[in-house]
Amino acid sequence: MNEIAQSSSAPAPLARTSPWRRVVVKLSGEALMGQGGFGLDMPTLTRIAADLSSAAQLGVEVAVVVGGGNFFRGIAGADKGIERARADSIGMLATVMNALALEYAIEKAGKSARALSAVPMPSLCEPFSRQAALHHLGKGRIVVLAGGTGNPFFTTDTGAALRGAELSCDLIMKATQVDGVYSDDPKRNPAATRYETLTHDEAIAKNLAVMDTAAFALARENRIPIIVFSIREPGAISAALQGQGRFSLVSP
Ligand SMILES: Nc1ncnc2c1ncn2[C@@H]1O[C@H](COP(=O)(O)OP(=O)(O)OP(=O)(O)O)[C@@H](O)[C@H]1O
Ligand SMILES: O=c1ccn([C@@H]2O[C@H](COP(=O)(O)O)[C@@H](O)[C@H]2O)c(=O)[nH]1
Repeated sequence: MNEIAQSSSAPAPLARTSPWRRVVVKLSGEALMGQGGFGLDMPTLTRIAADLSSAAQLGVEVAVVVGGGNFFRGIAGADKGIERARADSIGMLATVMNALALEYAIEKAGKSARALSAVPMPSLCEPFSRQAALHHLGKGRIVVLAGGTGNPFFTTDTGAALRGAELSCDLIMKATQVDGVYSDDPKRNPAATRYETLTHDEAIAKNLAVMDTAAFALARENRIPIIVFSIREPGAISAALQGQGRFSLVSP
């Protein structure tokens, strides 16, 4: 039983219809920009917020680590001549914008949510701490985690693996633009083939770049499985939580 389930102030848990108890969803920033190519697309944000809300209704505790690629990536800033550490600071701020928007959209969908930032900015949202995140999860709130790891030279994929381990999540859900892990980037190589299942070791050894190596390694070390699926399909998160829809499973 987890720390929260033992707490006397925790609400009675919903009857769980998913095998997973607590998950971390890595939501790509690009997933929030819809067809627009930049920033936030409100219908897309609303659809994803509704899906997260339905996922939590399955009785699963849901933490979301949100990316920033719809606004800014540090590596692109560095390519334009901004010092990498500074460019990554800008990237982390991009994830905070997404987290604030997502928190708002989830609450609008009728589910309680809290944004917590690894980069403290207390006038905008709570700073991240493990205790605060577990507290909110135990109250049945969706926790939206901003700022990745809070350090430059990392990504939000690694942030998701880190929070997954720290919050004792039993699954990492990589919600992205493609429907699984492929032998090569399917956007660049149409001949790439899709894996139904693979191990963390294979993903690392074959350099399968759907997530970065640090994220795969952290998940492997902590024996946390990862499912990779397309967030473009409505209801994809709830479906994947119930073992439905199309996804690749990365497991030890
Ligand atoms: N072997 C592979 N299998 C599947 N996808 C791959 C692979 N190699 C590279 N990719 C690419 O990785 C992308 C997944 O990364 P994603 O778009 O989620 O970016 P991110 O950096 O995590 O998020 P953000 O959009 O916030 O920057 C896919 O859209 C796909 O094009
Ligand atoms: O731990 C982290 C996480 C992210 N960043 C910076 O933010 C951007 C956006 O994150 P994505 O994972 O690319 O969506 C990233 O490119 C980094 O610049 C960071 O510095 N540290």
